[in-house]
Amino acid sequence: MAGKTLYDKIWDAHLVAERDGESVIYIDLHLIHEVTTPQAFAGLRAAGRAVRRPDRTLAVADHNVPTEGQAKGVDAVADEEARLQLQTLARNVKDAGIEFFPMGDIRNGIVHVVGPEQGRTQPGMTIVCGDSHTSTHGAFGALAQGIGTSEVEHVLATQTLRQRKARNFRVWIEGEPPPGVGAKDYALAVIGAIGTAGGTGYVIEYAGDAIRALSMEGRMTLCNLTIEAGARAGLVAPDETTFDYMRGRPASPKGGAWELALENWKSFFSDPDAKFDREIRIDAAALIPMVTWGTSPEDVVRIDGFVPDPATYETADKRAAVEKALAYMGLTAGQPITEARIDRVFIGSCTNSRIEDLRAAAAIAKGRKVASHVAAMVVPGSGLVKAQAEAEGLDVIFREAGFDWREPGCSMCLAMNPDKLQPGERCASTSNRNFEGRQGRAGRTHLMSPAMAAAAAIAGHIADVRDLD
Ligand SMILES: CC(C)[C@H](C(=O)O)[C@@H](O)C(=O)O
Ligand code: SF4
Repeated sequence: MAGKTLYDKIWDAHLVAERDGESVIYIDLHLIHEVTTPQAFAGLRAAGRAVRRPDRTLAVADHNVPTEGQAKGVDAVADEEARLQLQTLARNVKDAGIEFFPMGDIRNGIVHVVGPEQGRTQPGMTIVCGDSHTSTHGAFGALAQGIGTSEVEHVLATQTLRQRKARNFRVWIEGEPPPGVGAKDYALAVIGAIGTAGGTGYVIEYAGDAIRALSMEGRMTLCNLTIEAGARAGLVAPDETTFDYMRGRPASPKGGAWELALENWKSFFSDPDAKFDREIRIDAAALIPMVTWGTSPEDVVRIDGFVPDPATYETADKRAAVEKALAYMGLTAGQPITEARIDRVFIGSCTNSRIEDLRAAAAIAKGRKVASHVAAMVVPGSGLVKAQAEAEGLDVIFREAGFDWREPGCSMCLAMNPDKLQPGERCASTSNRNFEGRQGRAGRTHLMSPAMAAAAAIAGHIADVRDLD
């Protein structure tokens, strides 16, 4: 019998029932936030059901929260819909006895930053959240999937999820990356290579020495963006880097339980003879920093590259799509991407708001100044990341350089709170989506790494971080 992949192993360990190809799997951890849960709780209540495992559920407030004045509390949130969602979540979790880090609590932050930080996210687990970027948690070798609101209700009620098993896809990333290249560039390179539908129907496991060399923060960035390649989840097998990160977290196993957990976690890897349905290889040594030029995460270009010319595409559909994207983005075919002058910079989001991301951006910002026409902001992923950054003096570096230093939340990753682009504004952003209107109506988003976003802030246009003097 052929060996098993990491995905197969986690799947098999959680399989409750199977019929006609459809399965029921047990869910170890259910993360919830204010946007995708009100209807689910209302549905439960209407059906007279209780939350099955409040102890395996954790709630945060992240999408709607303002990134200034959080100490004033939820009742002071200006937007009525946001305020109502935040108040509803607080009531629902209280009624159900679910642990909740409300806005202003130092442990609160973006759900995909908080789960790992608290040690709630653990290797070998099944994790769900009514949020597409749940794939982030795959960095720990957990099967972590985004689910819809009706599935949120199903998980709240039963602690299980119904689904069909996906296929196995392995992405090898090998070689020594050049300076300035990291996890965000790997992710953009993968999406650029396979497209936003390239991962459809698959769970992607990342393997290779360049993956082994990544920190947990880097692995989270990569798994976070896996959803933008269309895959159901991303995975990295746990190793010493993972275990080091887990050690001593509030919810990590302690004492004898730690040894037992370690032994279990170490069994989660793909067997050498496991069969993958698809595999690709990326040479990390051949990469340079990557940015997006268009309105899809697959619209990727090397920083020494040019805005594409619609005429060079094969199909009429594609030519029309590229023309539309260029018009929306206010770019001209054939111009160097570094000519794009920016108005705003956003360093944050569940892709890149962890301590290592902030350190990378601060290393570039240090002793330099944000260009006078640029408004730049740094939004830590959680209160604990913010506190850590402040303990390291990163806030001072950012402020002295002219960045705004904010309180945690999803912020300008999506236009669901006061942090938004104005129509026509161009933003260098460390987030994960560049769709039309994503950061505000008619706003223009270029995705890139924290170091590259900081470099753009200083240069005032999209810039190669390696060229800064
Ligand atoms: C609001 C939420 C449902 C949404 C998601 O699922 O991804 C958001 O987090 C996003 O990034 O667009
Ligand atoms: S930071 Fe952005 S991508 Fe992440 S959960 Fe929030 S809105 Fe979604």
